[in-house]
Amino acid sequence: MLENNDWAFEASGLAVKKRGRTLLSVDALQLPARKVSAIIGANGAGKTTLLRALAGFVPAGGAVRFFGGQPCASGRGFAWVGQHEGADSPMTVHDYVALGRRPRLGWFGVPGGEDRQAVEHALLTMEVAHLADSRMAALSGGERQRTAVARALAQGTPAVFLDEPTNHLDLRHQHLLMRTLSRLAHEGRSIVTVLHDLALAANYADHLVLMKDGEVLASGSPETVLCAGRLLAAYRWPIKPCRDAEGRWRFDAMGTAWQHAA
Ligand SMILES: Nc1ncnc2c1ncn2[C@@H]1O[C@H](COP(=O)(O)OP(=O)(O)OP(=O)(O)O)[C@@H](O)[C@H]1O
Repeated sequence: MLENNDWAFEASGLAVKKRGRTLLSVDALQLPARKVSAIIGANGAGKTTLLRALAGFVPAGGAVRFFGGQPCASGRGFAWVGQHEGADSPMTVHDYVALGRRPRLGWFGVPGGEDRQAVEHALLTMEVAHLADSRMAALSGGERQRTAVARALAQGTPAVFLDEPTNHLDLRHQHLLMRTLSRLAHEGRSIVTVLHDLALAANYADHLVLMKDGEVLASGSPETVLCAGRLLAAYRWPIKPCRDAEGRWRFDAMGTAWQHAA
């Protein structure tokens, strides 16, 4: 069992309502520190709403404790990678990633050697260093997505939130990103990411949160969360989870599709 101070986020009575409709209702949720947590579930299940509520980006009832205290709204406590980041930015890739250092420097601070090193390291890690002088608007979707993650890496915060970060990424970059997130967790960062790909979530995340209709259907290790019954309830589609000889998770969702096609 984890000790209390090993929770990065502890939410209680978390509720988000819009125009009388409840979008999120979470009695209690704990996400481990220094681990990768993945929020999974069907379209409209409330994954992004949960992520935004944890980060304090939407008005929500209830409370969220960040390492036992309050979430740090200044941007120094966590980095955020949303969907479609930087699409309208006139900046170059380098300057966009360097923006990640601003919360540490303040508006009038001058970047030092450590800041330049953090930016270079983030550009190399996300394989966008060769694009450093390109304009954000001129990048492909995947390149822009990797640059947005690089900015979050440069921030060097204790926690990182990511909303569907593997969108637009080819297979190689999906796996490179997930390996980077695992490494960050080993180095002491707490990662919370929304993911659609069950295999990426199950094989790389330490903790899963399965959402359905704005509620948490299950939360815990992949072994405790992933079973055919719960996946059927969450996705309204038969999905068979299994482990291969190396212990890797695989998901078979083709059974019914083939029957329909026949
Ligand atoms: N600003 C808003 N006003 C009203 N309803 C909203 C708003 N934002 C989200 N919703 C609704 O809340 C529900 C949950 O949305 P959310 O974006 O959290 O789902 P999701 O699980 O991230 O979905 P997806 O996988 O499609 O990205 C959806 O039914 C959505 O239509």
